[in-house]
Order: sequence, then C-alpha cells, then structure tokens
Amino acid sequence: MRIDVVSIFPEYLEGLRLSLIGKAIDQGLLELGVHDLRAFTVDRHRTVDDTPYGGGAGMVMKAEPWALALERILDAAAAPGSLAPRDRLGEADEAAPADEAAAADAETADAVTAAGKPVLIVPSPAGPVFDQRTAEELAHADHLVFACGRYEGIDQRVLDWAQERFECRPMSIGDYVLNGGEVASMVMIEAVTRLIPGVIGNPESLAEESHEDGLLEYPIYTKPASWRGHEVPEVLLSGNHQAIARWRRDRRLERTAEVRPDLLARLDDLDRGDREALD
Ligand SMILES: COc1cccc(COC(=O)c2cn[nH]c2)c1
Repeated sequence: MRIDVVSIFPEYLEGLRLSLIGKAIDQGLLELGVHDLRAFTVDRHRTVDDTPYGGGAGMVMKAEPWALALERILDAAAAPGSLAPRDRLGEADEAAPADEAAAADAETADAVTAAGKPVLIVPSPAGPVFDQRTAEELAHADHLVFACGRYEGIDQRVLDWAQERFECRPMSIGDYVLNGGEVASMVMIEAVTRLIPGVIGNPESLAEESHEDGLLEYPIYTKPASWRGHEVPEVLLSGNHQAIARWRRDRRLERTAEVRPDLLARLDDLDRGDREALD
C-alpha cells in the first residue's frame, strides 16, 4: 500500500515513521509520502488560504495548490520513477531509498492503475464516522491519499474536481472539531495500516481486539498475581481454559453493556450463555 499525505504542517506526520509503521516502511510493506502543500503554491507569499465568498469568519484553503499537489501525487503513482525521490517537490521525505522507491513505485503504479482510482480521504467533521469496519475496508486499498484541511476547510471545488481522479471520502473520526486534519489522518493511518499483513508482529493479537467482533475487550492482568492488595481474578490462575474463556466473554459482554450499549444493540448472535451473563 502507498499512502500520501498533504499538509501545511508535514512535520506533524513524522510520528508515523516511528515504531511499527516505520518498520513496515523499512520492510517495504508500506510506502509513505508526505507533501508540504506550500510547495505547490504559485505566488511569492506561498498563499494557501483566502477569505470565504459569502462572508463569515475564518479563512478557506485555496483550490489551486491542492490541485497541483494531488496531480503530482497521481503522476508519481502512474509513472514510476518519474521523479527521483530527492527532487520530488513538496516531498518532505521519501520513505524508502531511491532504488527501492523506484522498484516499489513500479509495483505501486501497477497496483494503482490495475485497481482503479486512489482513495482521497479528507478528514472533516462533515463526514461519515470512521470505525473499525472502515479501517478494514481501507486496508485493502492500494493507494490512500490524505488531504489535511486547516482553517475553515478546503474550497469545495477541489473535491468536485477530484471526483473523476479519486474515490473521494470525507471522513470524520468523531463528533468534535480539530484545528486540522493531520491528527485525524494519523489516527486513520494507524488504524488501517496495522491491519495490513506483516505490519504488526502477531496477527493473533488482531483477532481478539475490541471492536473486532463488536464487543469491547476483557480486563487484562500480568505479574505479580498480588499487587498492592489487588489480586488477579482466581479463574485466570486456574489453568481451566474453558472457564477462562467463559469469564473473558462475560467480562466483555458486561463491559460493552455498561460502556457501549449501542454496540451491544448491533450484536445479533448472543447465545443463551451470553444472555445469562447480561441478566
Ligand atoms: C476539511 O477541513 C477541515 C477544517 C478544519 C478541521 C478539519 C479537521 O477535521 C476535523 O476537525 C475532524 C475530523 N473528524 N472529527 C473532526 C478539517
């Protein structure tokens, strides 16, 4: 998978190069391109915003720099090696060294052209809410492009213009307002990329996660068994795997019913034992 991010604060995204995602990049499982929107401005002051038509407070991000940045990303994906990484305008940093990037680009380019349009994700309060299902869906994409808005947002015509070149997806990460799309993009990139085979060490740990099957996670414990007067539940020390599995399932049901009854309502495959745990 290739991921490109466009932002006026490209350094914000550097956190993505740490830990697991950084390793996935080094292993060639993932390609990450971060682009500074200002590198695509066309005036001396590198202007990215202006006042809103129709009046109102705040500023709006101008369309042209976005179109130039998105076109550059499309060109790079469609013509591998078209731009040596070192001279890619607005590329804050190319994840892989030149030769690997070219090779990876070749692969990515085939994937992108074969699989159709890249997905353009625009973090915004005015989008459908991103959840684990969305993450699973996007984990299959070959090319994700994140447009990090700031100010009051991006000129609507960018999204209208982008329709034929991208699958455009405004996306909210929750009902609150941020100052820009960078943090939201990192949330989504982390949730999506950890699902790509090989990115996180043990795929087993993906299977038993909160939201994976609609229930929240059970409480977890590690040594010592007795800590400051707090004991680990006996059943977990019993070695009785069936009892442990039942206890864990019961805790997940209880916790979900207490913290997220809305999730429980979505579940339709509770068995009799589950219902007893909830009564
Ligand atoms: C597209 O224009 C803008 C403008 C301002 C902020 C943002 C960032 O997104 C959010 O604020 C958000 C995303 N999910 N929940 C909140 C985007």
